[in-house]
Amino acid sequence: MTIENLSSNKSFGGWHKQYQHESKSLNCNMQFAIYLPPQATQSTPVPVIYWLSGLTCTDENFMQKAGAQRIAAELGIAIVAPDTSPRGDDVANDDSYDLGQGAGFYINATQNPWGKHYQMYDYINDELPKLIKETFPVTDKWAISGHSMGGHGALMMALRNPQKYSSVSAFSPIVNPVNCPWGEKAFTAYLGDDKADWREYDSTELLRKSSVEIPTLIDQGLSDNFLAEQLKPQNFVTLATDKAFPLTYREHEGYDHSYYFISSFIEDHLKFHKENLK
Ligand SMILES: N[C@@H](CCC(=O)N[C@@H](CS)C(=O)NCC(=O)O)C(=O)O
Repeated sequence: MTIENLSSNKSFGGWHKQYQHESKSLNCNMQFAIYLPPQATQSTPVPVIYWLSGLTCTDENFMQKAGAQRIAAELGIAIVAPDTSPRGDDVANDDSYDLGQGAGFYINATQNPWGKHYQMYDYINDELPKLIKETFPVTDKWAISGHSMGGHGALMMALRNPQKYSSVSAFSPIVNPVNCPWGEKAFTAYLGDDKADWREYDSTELLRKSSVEIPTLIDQGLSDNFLAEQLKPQNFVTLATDKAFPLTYREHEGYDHSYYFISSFIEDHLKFHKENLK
């Protein structure tokens, strides 16, 4: 598989790099970014955190706005930031910001016209980690984190694959997509009308029937415009409490949905993952 380096920037002694490659699962060219801390050499591979971004994002939002490089360099952790959907002129799209390109929801679409390219679950869970492992000095220890739609993606991926991820964290996640307008719109388009199919990608529903214990951290801003209608963290938190699931849930007065919030607490998330990646 060929991958092309698009940019390289030295940062805190390590490197931020962007790459383009041809994705088999998505049937198009994809771009991703990786931060390699200074500790990462062929003889000393480092653990890796996958970061899944939210609606409208590319690989760039997190790397440019979260301010994660300093602490990743200190902790010796690589961070991979994929794009949020397949891309390209021949890839199905929609005029709205919450469907189509920029809004892949990390699921495998079954419906036309989406199924041909929108296979983000396979891309994130399988194809991209294989490529990362073949190309960069990373270990088999993975954690996963994300924001909003990406928080949904991170929790859902970890609950479906507890053997792969040593920990999961999320900022302002959509915890129950089958019960909110963003999720209902995307899942109807990508998966069709059968709600049994939707539940396979819903973190709250997955937690309900799960007996796994995966260390989980969720941060939520209380001035987040999307909190009541779209995010509904209590649906997940109540269930986690009932099941004694290892969740730390924190609410933060005054913080909104933006990267100003994420950059305020990203250090805690990286340290939380570092502890569990040991
Ligand atoms: N564009 C939408 C919201 C989109 C949005 O807030 N996206 C979040 C993730 S859900 C984000 O990270 N945006 C990119 C950024 O802040 O850099 C709106 O105005 O209602």
